[in-house]
Amino acid sequence: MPDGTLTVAVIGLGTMGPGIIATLARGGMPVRAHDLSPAAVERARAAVPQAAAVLDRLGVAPPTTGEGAVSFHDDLAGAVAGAGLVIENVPEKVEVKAAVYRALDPLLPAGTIVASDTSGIPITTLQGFLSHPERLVGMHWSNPPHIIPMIEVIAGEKTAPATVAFITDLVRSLKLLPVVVKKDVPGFVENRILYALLREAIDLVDQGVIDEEGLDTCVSWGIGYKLSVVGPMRLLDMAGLDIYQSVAGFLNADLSARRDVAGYVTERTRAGKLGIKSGEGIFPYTPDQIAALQAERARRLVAVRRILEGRDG
Ligand SMILES: NC(=O)C1=CN([C@@H]2O[C@H](COP(=O)(O)OP(=O)(O)OC[C@H]3O[C@@H](n4cnc5c(N)ncnc54)[C@H](O)[C@@H]3O)[C@@H](O)[C@H]2O)C=CC1
Ligand SMILES: Cc1ncc(C(=O)O)c(C(=O)O)c1O
Repeated sequence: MPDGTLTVAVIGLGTMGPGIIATLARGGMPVRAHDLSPAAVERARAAVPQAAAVLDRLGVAPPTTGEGAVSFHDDLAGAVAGAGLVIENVPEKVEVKAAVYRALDPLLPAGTIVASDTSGIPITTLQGFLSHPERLVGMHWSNPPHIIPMIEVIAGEKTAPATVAFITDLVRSLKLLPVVVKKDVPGFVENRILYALLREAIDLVDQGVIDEEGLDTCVSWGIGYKLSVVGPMRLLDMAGLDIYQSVAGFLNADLSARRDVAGYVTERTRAGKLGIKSGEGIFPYTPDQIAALQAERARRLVAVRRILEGRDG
């Protein structure tokens, strides 16, 4: 059972690392952070306190023992020394994660749990790279991880039930919402749903049915707004299953079923247009616009979460 004395190592400090570190430290845990890239470490040193400031606005208080200390380590061995939990947050490429697990394997103290924040690589695949696969579990946070309260917990074929319980207890101790995924399918649950939506969204823009601005307005103020209050299963009940039966009867066959990644995305990634991390993706961004977009996203998510939790409004 995790408690405030659990030390956590976070490996990979890109988009996800800093918010995860701030959340764990606010929960009272000492956090030891490591990234191969000195530039990523420097960005994380600035981003962790920014995420902590958002936790203040969310009203997340540390335990009576106080906030955990955050330390940065140049080497993997230094980062995992004394850790009871290692959270792996490196890029979504099997070969990159495999190299990290092979390097971690001889360094792990007996009993240390390893959690992967993979977006959808089956945990069973990753278990092949560790000599104690029973201690590896999926812990899939959502971006921005210090604000989105739901965390998927995924067992691979060899994950011990005690490992799943350790992570679900930890998530609950942070007053967040663990969702245990019952089968280790690619993409788990959240990203199977998100990527079904994204495939259709990209296809609609690519076909000229709607432009990018219109697509974002339609989804954010239509289904996005609604789904934050009523999940898909209850939404079906409120719309009427007979309506779904009729519409799905002609619509499902017309929806995008493409199996590859659309050229709309591939052409941009090949050109280095990766989104805010490279200054341009679907839209171009100046540094000021990136800062404003991130601040506005945090402001709105905090406001909505407080209302949905019944704390404001
Ligand atoms: N970006 C997102 O919205 C989300 C991403 N994820 C998942 O979380 C993981 C990390 O994603 P991001 O933070 O977006 O990636 P990122 O590319 O922003 O950051 C990854 C970091 O890992 C570092 N790294 C690479 N190899 C390393 C190694 N051998 N040792 C230590 N550090 C190393 C890189 O220097 C980089 O700073 C991925 O598996 C991703 O699929 C999960 C939820 C949301
Ligand atoms: C595009 C995209 N892909 C993966 C994820 C994830 O949850 O792993 C996210 C996210 O928002 O968290 C995402 O936006």
